[in-house]
Amino acid sequence: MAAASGISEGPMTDKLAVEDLTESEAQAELGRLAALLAAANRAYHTEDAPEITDAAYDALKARNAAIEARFPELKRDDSASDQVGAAPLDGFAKVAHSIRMLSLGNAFEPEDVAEFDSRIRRYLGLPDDAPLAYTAEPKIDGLSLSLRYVQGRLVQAATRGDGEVGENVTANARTITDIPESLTGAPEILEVRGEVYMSHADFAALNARQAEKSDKQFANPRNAAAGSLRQLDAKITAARPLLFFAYSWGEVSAPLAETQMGAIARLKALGFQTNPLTVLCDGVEALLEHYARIEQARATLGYDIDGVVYKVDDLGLQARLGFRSTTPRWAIAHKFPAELAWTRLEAIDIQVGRTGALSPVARLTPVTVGGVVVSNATLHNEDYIAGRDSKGEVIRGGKDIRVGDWVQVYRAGDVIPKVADVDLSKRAEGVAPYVFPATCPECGSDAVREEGDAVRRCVGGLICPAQAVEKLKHFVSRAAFDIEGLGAKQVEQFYRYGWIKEPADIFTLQERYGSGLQQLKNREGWGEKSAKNLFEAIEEKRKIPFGRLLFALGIRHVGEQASTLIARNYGTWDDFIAAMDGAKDYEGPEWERLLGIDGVGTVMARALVGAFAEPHERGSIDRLTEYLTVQEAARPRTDGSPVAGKTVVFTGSLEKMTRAEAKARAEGLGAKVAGSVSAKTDLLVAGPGAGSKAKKAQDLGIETIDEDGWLTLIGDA
Ligand SMILES: NC(=O)c1ccc[n+]([C@@H]2O[C@H](COP(=O)([O-])OP(=O)(O)OC[C@H]3O[C@@H](n4cnc5c(N)ncnc54)[C@H](O)[C@@H]3O)[C@@H](O)[C@H]2O)c1
Ligand SMILES: [Zn+2]
Repeated sequence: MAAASGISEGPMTDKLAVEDLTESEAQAELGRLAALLAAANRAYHTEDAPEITDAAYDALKARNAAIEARFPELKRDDSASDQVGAAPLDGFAKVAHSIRMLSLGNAFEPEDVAEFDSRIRRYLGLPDDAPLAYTAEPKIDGLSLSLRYVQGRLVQAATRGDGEVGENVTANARTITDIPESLTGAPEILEVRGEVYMSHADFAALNARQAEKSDKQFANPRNAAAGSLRQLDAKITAARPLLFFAYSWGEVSAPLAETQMGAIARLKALGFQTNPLTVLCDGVEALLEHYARIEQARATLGYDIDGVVYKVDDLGLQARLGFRSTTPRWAIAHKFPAELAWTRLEAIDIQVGRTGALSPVARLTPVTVGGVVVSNATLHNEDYIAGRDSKGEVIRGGKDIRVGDWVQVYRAGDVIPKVADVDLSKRAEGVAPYVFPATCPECGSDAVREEGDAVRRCVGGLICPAQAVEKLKHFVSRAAFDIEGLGAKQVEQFYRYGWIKEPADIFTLQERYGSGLQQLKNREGWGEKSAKNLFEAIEEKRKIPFGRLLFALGIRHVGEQASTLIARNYGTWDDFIAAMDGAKDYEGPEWERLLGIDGVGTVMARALVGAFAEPHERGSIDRLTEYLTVQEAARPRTDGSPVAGKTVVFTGSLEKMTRAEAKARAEGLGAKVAGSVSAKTDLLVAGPGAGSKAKKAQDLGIETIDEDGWLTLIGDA
């Protein structure tokens, strides 16, 4: 439910613990990490279109650093540990920074902040009780920019680039209203540094405009800001609402002040925007307090921040502390946890699924969590909203969730964002508890909860438009009928017109509306050509494999894999239908046969038999199959197969086949293919790069062979 972003969780690998790596493994992995990090840096800094999440990137970088720490002699010359950003984009003139633009060290836990303070004291030889002041301010999530003023006039603006050389974006910077063209009372030479960023509201409006033009969408405000500033045509930048906060400086011909606070005040007096949440703190405890305050305020700021930056206030001490290869010693970024953020719950919507389940969805004030803008999150079910889990146990200390509450959103990896917590101290007075609907919001039928079921379901069945549409969408989905030109959007459209009410209607669409191609032509988005293509694509799918058809029916609990298994077991559709009829009383030999299929449990079997026994559902299925030629499923060739009934795991990279091919072939031979090694595994097929799975198989004494060994075994060599 996260906004479409196309950002993945990054490369998944079998990961050996760093301490288990041999030297040659470490060297190979450093090479692999260098390539991955370089690609991620290019995508993120140069293209402004990250391909992996920040958390995935940080994990790769941390692993790289950990391996380097264990094998310092293996550290590469091009190590990401020594790099800032990425080289400037060709097309921009290059600007060499007179003073390098750096990155910041990171802190995640309070202990890291305490350690930062002690490190500085040790370096300066300051006792623990000597006063040492720091500034604390939000870490703006945008991109840094260096503005060079000579005699009070803006002469050059440059991005950070790789820290040494940036891109000349002067014309673009001049279009930003927060950036003054001229300054009065400034030193002869002054380089002001700060962050270009975009507000949430402007970001949403920009993406909406981009969508209207079918143009590229930005994953988050940071990417939008970077992509907007780094335009070869400054007119485009001018049309993008960018903002700027000043927080630092480069070359100056005369000192701005004696302290960080003083320098920021000076920049403000010169006409720059500085962040109002910048404060002076007398120690670690005060820093952490301000961190908590900023974290609370985060969702109300209207722009993205990803942490709080702490800096030694005394500029004399800053100068003594100096820099490491890519970061100053006198500053650190205390990052917010990448998976969590607080925001407001604006409304609770109820969605009705294919099986009638009523799912509550949280509509949120948009907030960026781990680089992805989240405006919807799941609330699971009514118990979850009330503060209980599926077993009736109290969760969140029993706190219920109400519309208008401040809630914490959790998003990690590919999981659907969820509302994890609620802040009762911010609940407005007199807000009533949320009442979960007892009727279906789509069709008005009763929504009932069966004993032991956490989910409330609409009993409307096919008269419920939501269920009918969801069923149709499932029917045409990729793993089901996959009809080109007939996706979720078109199905909704046709359902609205009343042209398609159930799957069978798809196959009479041409008959009913074919001569009236015109009818389609006049409808939004349809022309004669696209209608013709659609009818051809439908025609193609009249022949359908048994397994796909079964999956497409969208029977509860019957997924893709189970459908394939069942199809293989019965072979032909007619035999299967006869078997379903034979099992309709949930007893007898056909019922036993169904339950005997490995991978089919009682719950699934009941749902399956029940669907074919229910007159409406069965009518709809029979009407559909009249138009189809159902292809027989290949029964597994288990006679004489050396792997029939065996559980096989594939790991590492395969060279002669894809994972999917390997799996299909193994299953065709009657093997069961599992994703992880366990005591039940009979055979591990390990290609190069096999990691923990190979180790585990060895520990468990499981037979392990390589790809060639596998091909020989099954007679494909
Ligand atoms: N997803 C990816 O593929 C990918 C790739 C590369 C980097 N990244 C992400 O980028 C970040 C690393 O980039 P980085 O080197 O720019 O470090 P950084 O963003 O963690 O910190 C340094 C930057 O913070 C900025 N900043 C904002 N407010 C500031 C303030 N008040 N004072 C001082 N500086 C302030 C400055 O621009 C500075 O350059 C990480 O979060 C990483 O996850 C992601
Ligand atoms: Zn309904």
